[in-house]
Amino acid sequence: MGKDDKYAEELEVAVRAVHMACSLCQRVQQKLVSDNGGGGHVKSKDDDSPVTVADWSVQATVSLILSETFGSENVSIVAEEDVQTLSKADSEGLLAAVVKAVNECLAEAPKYGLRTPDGALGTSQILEAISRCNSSGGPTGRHWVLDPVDGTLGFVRGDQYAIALALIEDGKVVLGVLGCPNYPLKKELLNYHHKDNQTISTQSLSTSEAREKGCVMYARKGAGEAWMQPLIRGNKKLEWPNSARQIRVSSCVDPALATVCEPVERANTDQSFTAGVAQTMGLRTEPMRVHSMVKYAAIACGDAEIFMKFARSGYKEKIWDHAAGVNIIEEAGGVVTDAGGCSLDFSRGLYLEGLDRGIVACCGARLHEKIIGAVYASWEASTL
Ligand SMILES: Nc1ncnc2c1ncn2[C@@H]1O[C@H](COP(=O)(O)OS(=O)(=O)O)[C@@H](OP(=O)(O)O)[C@H]1O
Ligand SMILES: [Mg+2]
Ligand SMILES: [Mg+2]
Ligand SMILES: [Mg+2]
Repeated sequence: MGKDDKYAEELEVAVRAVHMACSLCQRVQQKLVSDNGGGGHVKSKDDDSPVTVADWSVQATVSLILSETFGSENVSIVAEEDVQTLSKADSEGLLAAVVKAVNECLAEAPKYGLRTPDGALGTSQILEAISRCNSSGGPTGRHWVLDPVDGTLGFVRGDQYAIALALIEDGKVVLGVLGCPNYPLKKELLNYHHKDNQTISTQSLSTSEAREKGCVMYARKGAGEAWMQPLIRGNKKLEWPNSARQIRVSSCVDPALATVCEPVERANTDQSFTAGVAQTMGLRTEPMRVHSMVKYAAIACGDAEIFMKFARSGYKEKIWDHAAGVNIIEEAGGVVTDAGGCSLDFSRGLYLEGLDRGIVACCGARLHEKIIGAVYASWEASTL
């Protein structure tokens, strides 16, 4: 394999696995939304954040595919979920739902050019696949980084969420893949509040808008390109790489015209601080509030210009919430740093250790510099 083919096999498998995960999530989300709560299959974690059948099922599926392809002894995976809640005595129904979702998903593997396991997998194999994703990453070697469902709250609300898979080698993100099953045709439909206020429900969308939503974005470090594939529907097979189209960040340099996105939940970011930054910069558009790493996707493909997240002090950002998105934005021509202008450090284990205050992602260096300046000014003012 030549230099340009580096990680070609890893990327191909990762993209296929994420397509499968998107299909799994779509099935589970449909059931959840139509059941109005999903028959108790939404659980709360210790920090009160939700976790669902989809989170565990995607983690198991991706873990199984990577192990099958590269050999489980060669695969190190850092991922969000563990089996604690699933293994509790009262979780039988939940566990059965996970086993069913994983087997249904794996049965579709040939459609994605991957192998189906011989026979259905049992509970213990699936629990084992989930628990195997217990690596803590670090500065050396290869580590896959997986957020099986990012924005689980958005997922449960029937809104935006993402499946995020990245590969880190010697502390650097070398591959990023983001599945965004509800990514809309029109960028206006990304906004959570837009949906709230103007009651754009799936039913009110035209058929083509509903049918054509969803994509997988991916990039490889140093390639200087990022790509987007539509999700596959019906019995079509995944074409590779012909159906992909190249994506590029917005060329906007004027803050007055820029759209900024941020988390939906006030608990996850300081929305008043970012409103101050936006005002300092002369931003005129309302912030677009979107669940999950779909925010990174929106910057990468030019649907928004800026993403800011300033979590409360003491909160440590996890690598799986950012790795894939950062890689895709950078290869699509954008810039991602902390509030001090330094690159994010994926080499120090589960967390983005040393992160200066918050995250600032932007479509280009000139606009990014202006934001960092505005953050600096607003920070000084807010701590006076
Ligand atoms: N307190 C707090 N502060 C900051 N960040 C937190 C916090 N709690 C959770 N998280 C992480 O945020 C992930 C979801 O981020 P979002 O940008 O999608 O947030 S939001 O739902 O739009 O508000 C979410 O990822 P998932 O758990 O994969 O959904 C969390 O990792
Ligand atoms: Mg997450
Ligand atoms: Mg998650
Ligand atoms: Mg979570």
